[in-house]
Amino acid sequence: MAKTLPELRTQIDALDLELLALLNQRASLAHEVGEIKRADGSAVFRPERETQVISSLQAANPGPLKNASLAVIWREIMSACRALEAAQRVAYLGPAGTFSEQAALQFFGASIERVLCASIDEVFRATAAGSAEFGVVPIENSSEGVISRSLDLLLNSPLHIIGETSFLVRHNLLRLKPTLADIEVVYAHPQALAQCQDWLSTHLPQAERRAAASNAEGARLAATNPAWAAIASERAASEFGLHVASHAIQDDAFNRTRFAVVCLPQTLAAPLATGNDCVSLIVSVPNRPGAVHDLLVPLKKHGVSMTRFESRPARSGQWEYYFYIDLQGHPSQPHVAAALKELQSLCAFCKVLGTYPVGE
Ligand SMILES: O=C(O)C(=O)C[C@]1(C(=O)O)C=C[C@@H](O)C=C1
Repeated sequence: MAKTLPELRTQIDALDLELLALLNQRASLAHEVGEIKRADGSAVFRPERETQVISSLQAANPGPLKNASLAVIWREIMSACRALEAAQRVAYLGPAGTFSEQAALQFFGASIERVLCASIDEVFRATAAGSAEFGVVPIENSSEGVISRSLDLLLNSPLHIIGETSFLVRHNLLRLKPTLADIEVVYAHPQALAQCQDWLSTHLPQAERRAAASNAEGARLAATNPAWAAIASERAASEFGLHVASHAIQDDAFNRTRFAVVCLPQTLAAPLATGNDCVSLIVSVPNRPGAVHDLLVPLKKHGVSMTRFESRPARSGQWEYYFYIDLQGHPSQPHVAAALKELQSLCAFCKVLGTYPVGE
């Protein structure tokens, strides 16, 4: 005979108590790991270990829990365990409710100390100065291209990339009223205004578009005037007490933004290989015919895939460029090491930005 609701809930309560005991046992072990790390001065956060923990559990998962749910649950379990070892301060573009915050929480879990910054420049500064151990910055958007400020700052920064994370970005029109009537101004970060320009032209052709330092800052402003609206996340709507007057207004339904996680090399050295890794580089080549083509030869020769190739002006006034390249693999693999060595010998400039596990 099928169990009754009270019977099922009694069983769930009993299992929750077992889970609680097990989670606390796990937390105690992590605490002991933390003591060892404190004694030998090594880093608390080990992204490759966390990736390995989640992949092993996913491989062993009999269901019905989905692998994606399992990843979310263990991200939070490890975040809480990590916080018992030592608080991890993470800097990102604030205020609360930004997509950068969503990225930081998706990557590190919620048990972090949040260091909210007023600009991407400040995220780099806070992380380089040690006010935060890690920084999270947007790198590229699938509909608008690269976030040039982040790429330019990576060029001269002492920080390196130790991880990445991405998600589908859904923009919403937020305001104090639930309708689209009588909107005079729409605030948003310039990237968000660009990602919603068709929708704005169709639905709010009269409204003035004003740039805000972040979407959440735009939402904060929209909460001060009923004739103002903002483009931001649903998180920002609840943060600032706004209605979602229109959902998912981005022009591209698959609008995805990718974020890099950066830190000083002394905070965390390059993560060890996980089997699904990436190397990010900035290179420039001598200004002569075929130089860019020559760059690709060592990659082809050693069978290394390039997953990204972007250019940024070198600002020398000479039509010279920096190329931002992502390679598949880890420098501990001989074919990747050989390709990197040959590539470096061809470049006028080469900076390895980081080696890290490929993110979500
Ligand atoms: O294995 C470790 O090094 C731990 O500190 C434990 C643990 C975990 O909770 O599993 C926590 C933090 C690290 O980032 C990796 C894993």
